Formats: sequence, structure tokens, C-alpha cells
Amino acid sequence: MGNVFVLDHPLIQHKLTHIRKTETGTKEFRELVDEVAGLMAYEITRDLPVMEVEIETPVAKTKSNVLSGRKVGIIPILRAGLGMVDGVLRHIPTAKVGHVGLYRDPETLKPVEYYIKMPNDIEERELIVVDPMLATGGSAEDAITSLKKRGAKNIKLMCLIAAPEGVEQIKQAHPDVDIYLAAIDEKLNEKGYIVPGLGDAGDRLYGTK
Ligand SMILES: O=P(O)(O)OC[C@H]1O[C@H](OP(=O)(O)OP(=O)(O)O)[C@H](O)[C@@H]1O
Ligand SMILES: O=c1cc[nH]c(=O)[nH]1
Ligand SMILES: [Mg+2]
Repeated sequence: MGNVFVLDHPLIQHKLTHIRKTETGTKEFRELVDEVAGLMAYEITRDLPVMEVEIETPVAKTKSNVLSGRKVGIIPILRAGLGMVDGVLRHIPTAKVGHVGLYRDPETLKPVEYYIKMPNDIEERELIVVDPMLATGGSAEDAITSLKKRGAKNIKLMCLIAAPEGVEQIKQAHPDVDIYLAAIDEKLNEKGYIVPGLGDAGDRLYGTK
């Protein structure tokens, strides 16, 4: 069964509180999501392998570690996942980015796929699927299924806020996928929104409401 990690670092928790607040405007919301994604990337990449290389400092020759070349892919679920890409790329600039376009039908709450474009070597990459919200879990479940159909073998899911229902859904559907979160909230409301959550992540990132 996949593991669920709630990243309770004080900086992440502090920034998430401001992200949630209604009075936080689009510019600040976008900046904070970017910052939290960067901080979460630091935790999610903790197990990347390193290797020792010889280097020369101005003072002496020495041996020191560098990343040993495992390839990473960042997979935002459009639209809201786009807000987390740059924060991760800042720490892993060699990562490639694949896009999955999904929207959640407001009546059925089922995801509808409208776009997909992947790097051509996803089977060799460690993939980090990013989306601020894991509500029913339907969007992340479908995105991960799409990646597996295209050969992906090593997938992690990184979201800011999850509902318990979404976490359960991913654990059942994709037990091999570890989930990294900044918070697990109380529940979903009757419209499928996370309570207390932060509202509609895509609308708040891009000012569409
Ligand atoms: O877990 P689920 O119940 O599937 O809900 C979560 C999805 O809903 C939101 O996207 P939305 O459909 O609002 O699209 P957007 O990113 O374009 O705003 C969010 O960014 C997730 O992708
Ligand atoms: O609370 C929620 C649920 C789905 N999508 C969002 O953006 N917010
Ligand atoms: Mg979406």
C-alpha cells in the first residue's frame, strides 16, 4: 500500500494558512503556491540517489556528492497543477514536464480528459504528479492511470490539500503511489469541495472568478 506523508514543516504550514484565507489575492496566492511547492519538492526528493565525485575547491581536492542522474518528470494536472510546476523545477531544473488536462464535471464530479502530452521516456523517469487539490480523487486517479497506460512505473503524487475521501481513493486505485500532502482536511461538501480547503484552486490561481 502506498504511503501518505503530511509535510508538517512550519514554513509549509505557515504559508498554507495564508493560501487558504479568502482575502489572499491572486498574486499572493500564486506566489505562495509556488513557494510551498518548492518546499514540498525538497521533501519529496529526499530519496533521490547521490554519487561521490572528485572536485577541487580553492583549498584542496576532495570528494563530494552529486545527484546520480535519476531522471525526474513533473506532471501537472491542468489547470491548477501548473501553479506548482516552477516551484519544483527550481530545485530540479533538469526535470521534464508532461501535461495532463482534466476538468471535473461540476454535476457528476467525474474528470474529463481534454489534453495529454508526455516526454517520450516516462517509463525511465520518476514522475511527480502535482495538483493543489485532491478532493474525490477522481482527477488524480485518472491522470495516474493515463501515465501507467503510457508505461510509467515510478509515480508520486504531490498535493497541497486532500480530503480523506481522495486519499482513500488513490490508496485503493493506485496502491503503489506514495502521496505527499501539506494537509488532510475534514471532509468534502455536497458540491465536492474540500472543507475547509481553499476554494477553487484554478480560479484563485488565475483570477477566473
Ligand atoms: O479530486 P477531484 O474531485 O477530481 O477534484 C480535484 C480536481 O479539481 C480541481 O480541478 P478543476 O476540475 O477545478 O479544474 P481546473 O484546475 O482547470 O480549475 C483540482 O485542481 C483537481 O484537478
Ligand atoms: O475544494 C476543491 C475541490 C476541487 N477542486 C478545487 O479546486 N477545490
Ligand atoms: Mg483540474
